[in-house]
Amino acid sequence: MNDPALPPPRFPSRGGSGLLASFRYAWTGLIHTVVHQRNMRVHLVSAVLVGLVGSGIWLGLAEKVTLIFCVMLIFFAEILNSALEHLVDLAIQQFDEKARLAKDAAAAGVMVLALGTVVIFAALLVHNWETVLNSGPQIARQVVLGVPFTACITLLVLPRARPAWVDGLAFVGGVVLMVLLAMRTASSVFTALTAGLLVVAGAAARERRRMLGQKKTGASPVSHRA
Ligand SMILES: Nc1ncnc2c1ncn2[C@@H]1O[C@H](COP(=O)(O)OP(=O)(O)OP(=O)(O)O)[C@@H](O)[C@H]1O
Repeated sequence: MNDPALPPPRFPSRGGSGLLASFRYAWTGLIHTVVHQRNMRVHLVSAVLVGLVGSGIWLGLAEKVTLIFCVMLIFFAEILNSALEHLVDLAIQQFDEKARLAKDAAAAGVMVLALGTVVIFAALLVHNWETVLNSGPQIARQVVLGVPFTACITLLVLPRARPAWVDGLAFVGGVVLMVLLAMRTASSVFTALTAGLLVVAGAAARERRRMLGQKKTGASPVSHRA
């Protein structure tokens, strides 16, 4: 929301400036990053796997908070990395050593976080190994339902042209598997995380189709959003 004491922005937003509009812009930014950044798609599928483990094994509150915080931090870093890449590309279109350093540093930030999360995740599993060994049936259930669920999410975010019904089928399949997973979850927070990721993947598939449709008709993306 703009401060009324300040002069109006030079480029007033075309989609409104209220709180709802702010959420819509943030959502658009998130989906844009998933559609255009390969690493973001890798993080999303990895987060689904973390969600499936977290909703299959009983973990303590501190462990749950740590894992969810790590996942969110990686998303945050990747989104900022993407923003920085756009800023650098806006500032300079040719090869520049400083542009390279800026982009490499931002990418390094994401890499450090991702490596740290893998270490924390492994340490949590080792620390809870007794629980893991005693959760055989629950783990088997997570694998049986979780593998096709992850396949649905991967298909939705895959940057390949495909008929709309394939996306529709993947999304509906994901919802059905999600409901089955939620019926016997060890953590409603991880289940909510996984469900949220399905919604993001579905929205990314929809946005990709919209973009491809625009490319075919030659329409400008700005005019569509206005
Ligand atoms: N203008 C530039 N000048 C010099 N090097 C650049 C420039 N743009 C990109 N690079 C180099 O190419 C790499 C990839 O940059 P690019 O903009 O393609 O990001 P990306 O492939 O989306 O990266 P990421 O994998 O971090 O998302 C950068 O990390 C940097 O080393």
